[in-house]
Amino acid sequence: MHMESTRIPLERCPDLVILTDTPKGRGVFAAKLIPAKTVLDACPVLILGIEENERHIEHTSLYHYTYNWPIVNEEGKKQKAQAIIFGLGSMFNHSSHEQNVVWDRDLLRQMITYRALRDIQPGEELCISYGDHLTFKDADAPPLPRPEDEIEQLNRIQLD
Ligand SMILES: C[S@@+](CC[C@H](N)C(=O)[O-])C[C@H]1O[C@@H](n2cnc3c(N)ncnc32)[C@H](O)[C@@H]1O
Repeated sequence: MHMESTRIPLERCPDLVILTDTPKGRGVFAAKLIPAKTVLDACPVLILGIEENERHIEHTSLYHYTYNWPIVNEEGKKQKAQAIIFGLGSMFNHSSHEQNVVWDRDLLRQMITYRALRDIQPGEELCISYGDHLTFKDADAPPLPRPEDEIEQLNRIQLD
């Protein structure tokens, strides 16, 4: 029997570079102005087995490149698996405040497409949000106040 294959169009913005020595390791940066809504990359995905992930991948550096991926198991129960993203999706760093990239999962075709959330200026880093539970120290986080500054601030509070 002949199975009809699905054709998945690919698209990558050519105006991107990787910089290798940023405070976040390697990162993706704009080489030119990238207008809002530009498709940055369309990436195929490899969904990992839940047990495969727990027994193996979670104990490797590859785990820090995985995304959550919702699946429905053989009993019809919804579960959270992990997926490896092939392409630039694995290279976008996290920013809490300067997120300028959004992504859409295509669960059926096992793809993720990344788009510019707004105009991105030349030289700007392209960042997604990893959510609230980071497994590393956020290089974008504002520095903690020095203890002497905290005391100075407390001294200035007026209690009426
Ligand atoms: C998906 S990788 C991104 C690419 C990575 N920078 C590299 O050089 O291969 C995720 C890793 O990048 C680093 N990273 C991403 N966002 C960061 C941030 N805001 N601050 C510090 N490190 C970050 C962390 O080491 C994290 O585990």
